[in-house]
Order: sequence, then structure tokens, then C-alpha cells
Amino acid sequence: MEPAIRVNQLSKSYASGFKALQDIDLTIESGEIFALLGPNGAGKTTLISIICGLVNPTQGQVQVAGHDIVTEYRAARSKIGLVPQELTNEAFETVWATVSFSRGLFGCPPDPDHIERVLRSLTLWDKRNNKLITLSGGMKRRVLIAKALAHEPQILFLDEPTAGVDVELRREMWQVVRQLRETGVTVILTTHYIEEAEEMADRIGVIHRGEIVLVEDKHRLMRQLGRKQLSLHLPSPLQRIPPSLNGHQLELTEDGHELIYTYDVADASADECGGIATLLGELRDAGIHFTDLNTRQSSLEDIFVSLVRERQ
Ligand SMILES: Nc1ncnc2c1ncn2[C@@H]1O[C@H](COP(=O)(O)OP(=O)(O)OP(=O)(O)O)[C@@H](O)[C@H]1O
Repeated sequence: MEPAIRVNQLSKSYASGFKALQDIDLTIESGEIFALLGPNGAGKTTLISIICGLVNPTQGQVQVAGHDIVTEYRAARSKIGLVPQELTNEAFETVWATVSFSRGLFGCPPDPDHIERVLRSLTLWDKRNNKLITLSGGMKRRVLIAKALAHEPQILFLDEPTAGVDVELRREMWQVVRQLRETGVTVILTTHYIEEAEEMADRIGVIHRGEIVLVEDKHRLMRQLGRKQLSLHLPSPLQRIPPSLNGHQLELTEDGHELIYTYDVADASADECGGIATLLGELRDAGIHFTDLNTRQSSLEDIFVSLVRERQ
């Protein structure tokens, strides 16, 4: 199957001479949820704007569902729905009118059945005759998605879909996006909420200073780069780690009450369980007692922070 997006050696220098993107290669498969992560100013918006035909590339090629974004602009653009962060000022339009109008902007003939399907899938059908101004924040966000889906795009870009919304609404949005994927739509989202990427994405791309520094299946990423920590609470504080325990990656907290053992999630299978058993045996032999223990696995956020820090 044709990939949803194919980006080849893409670079962008703004008129100021600033190089916002550098030799980007990226393939986004049809039907996946792809999260693009990156710190402020990394180049996410520039990349998306080029793919959507809003900003001209300096170098390189982009294909959307097989269509070149420059030589086949219209075909490429028609495949894409873009959900911006903010509602524009159509406060006094009805839901039905504003969504139908969006379809017209792409030169598509009216199709009330399609608009009805979109509104029903986003539970907006009962609100179709409401003016936007009367809708809740969650409903307004759904209207943005409905507008972006009005011309039947195969690919949906969500720019910070849950920026500044409360936890409940965020979970509701995640549900909406998952349902969209079930209908075969490819979803590309940018987010600052790493929890969001962790929750939803099939694959994750990290962009930093205009370069793609990593593209990986989410589960594989968390297995490969994730770390586990075992913390042992010591009732009697230790002054220092005894040399007999030097073979393990151990740290002692300042107050001497917590001994922290760090190991890779990728090794956390039989071997490392053996490692923990050995460690506990050696602690006993060294006369070190603990009253409590707990484990913690690094989140995508920890992985992201350490990736970006490595490149500072
Ligand atoms: N029109 C422009 N002219 C000059 N520089 C620009 C222009 N637009 C963006 N930039 C610069 O390009 C870099 C990338 O910006 P971009 O908006 O793509 O980042 P981003 O990853 O989307 O950031 P954020 O998360 O803050 O939205 C930034 O340093 C920005 O200042």
C-alpha cells in the first residue's frame, strides 16, 4: 500500500536564513497514528505546514498518498485534513453550515449524507443546528475535527489537539482519535503532552533543531530505551555502598535511606530477574536490611527528556 506521507531529504531555510529543517526523511504508513514530538521551535509546525502546502520547501520532495505536494498540489492537499488548535471566528454559524462550508472549500460537491456521518461519528448530530458560540469547549474541538473531515481526507493532522484542555476532555479527544483510526484515517499529531503520545501513538517521531532524531514503534522505543528502577528502603541509613556491591548499578540517596538499582527494561527478562535475586542475596550477605521495595519504569517522558538532553 502507498504510504500516507513520504518525505525525502526535505530542508527549509526561512528568508532570514534560519534553517528550520534539515534533510528530513520520514515515511508515515497508511492507517497509523503517528505522534511528532519535539521541544518548542524544533520544526514541527514547519514540517506540517510544508506537507499541507502552506509553506514552500527549500529542498527535497514530499508525497501525500503518492501525490507530489508541488507538482500535484491539489490532489495532495485534497487528501489532507488539518485540525488547527483554535476555532476561527464563525461563532454565529451553525455546526451544519460551518462543516458543509469546509467541504465546499475543497471544491467537493455537497454530500449531506457524508456530513451526517461525520457529525454522528463525532456525536455532534444533535447539535447540528446549534450556533458554535453555544457549544462547550469539547464540542467546539469536535467541530474542528468535523470541518477537517468534511472533504473526506485520508490523512488528518492534529496540531496540539488537547492544548490547554482539562483531563476529562483530553481523554474524550483520545477516544475520538482512536475511533477515527478505526475508520482507516491516518492520524498525525503534534503534542507537548508526552502522555498523549504514550497513550495513543503507534509510532513516535522526535524532531530536534530541525532534524528527525528518532522514529520508532512506541512499544519498541519504550522497551529499548526504557529503564527500570528498583528502590529499597533501608531502616538504618548507609554511609556508602559497600565495595562488594560494585558489580551492580547502584545509587544511594543523600540521607542514606534509599538504595536505587537501575537496569534496562530490554534486559528485564530472565537475566535481570537473576540480577535482582543476586543483588538481594548480596545485600543480605553484606548485612543490609530493607523494609520496603518498589519498582518504577521510565515513562516516554523520561526517554524523551534524556534523548533531547543528549543532543544539547
Ligand atoms: N516565518 C519564519 N521566519 C523565520 N523563522 C521562522 C519562521 N517560522 C518559524 N521560524 C523558526 O523556525 C524554527 C522552527 O519553528 P516551528 O514553528 O516549526 O517549531 P515548532 O516545533 O512547531 O515549535 P512550537 O512547539 O513552539 O510550536 C523556530 O526557531 C522558529 O523561530
